[in-house]
Amino acid sequence: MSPAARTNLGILALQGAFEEHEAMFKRLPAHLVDRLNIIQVRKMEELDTCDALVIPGGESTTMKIIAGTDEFMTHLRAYVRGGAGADGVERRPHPVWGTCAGCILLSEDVVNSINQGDGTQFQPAKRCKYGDPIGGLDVATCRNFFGRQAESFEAAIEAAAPSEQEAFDGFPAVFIRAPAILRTGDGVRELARVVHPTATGEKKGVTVAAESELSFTFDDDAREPGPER
Ligand SMILES: NC(=O)CC[C@H](N)C(=O)O
Repeated sequence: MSPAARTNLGILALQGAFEEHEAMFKRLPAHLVDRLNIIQVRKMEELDTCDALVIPGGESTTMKIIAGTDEFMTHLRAYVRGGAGADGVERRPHPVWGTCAGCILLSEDVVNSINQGDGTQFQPAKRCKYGDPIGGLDVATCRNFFGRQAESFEAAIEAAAPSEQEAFDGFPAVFIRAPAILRTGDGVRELARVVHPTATGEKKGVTVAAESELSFTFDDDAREPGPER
């Protein structure tokens, strides 16, 4: 296939699991890998060349700080929401997929941990002091919802609708300081949920999709290569 016929798939490479995401994309069947030109994105000019972008897991605050040191954050917003690129050309919103920290960055509304403390006292939701996320996906998320690093867990997720069963039912998802989706807006479809293994059994949204955005709160790249599913 000629390079021009390929999709330029950007992976935001400021911090986090960008190498792991690239490795997972390269494990796709050959006829799909052949259609991709994977680009690690660190600069605005690289972003302009991408047909779609993946924002990996990692640390959303760190990514915001790095992107905020110059105009890159502004361009990321324009890329996701629609607007002018580094070359000044106006473009429509691009398809984006956020994983974990990427999901946080794509959320319109983000709060820091709301379940701090021993659970006996109400803690007002705190916001990150390092600025707003990229946004674009009409959901509210809570960072570190399931606890600290040591409280990371793996659980089989459940499809939120019969149409999603094949893709998501029973998928063994890894949650590492993962966020939860607290609210979804109009136009955002919930695809899958998880029951936290040690909590009250309450189900939390973990995968959502909107017109051009897809978001997972778990780390889809964190599993050892295993059998294809
Ligand atoms: N695995 C992850 O991406 C963790 C996300 C991290 N808790 C954050 O706030 O960005």
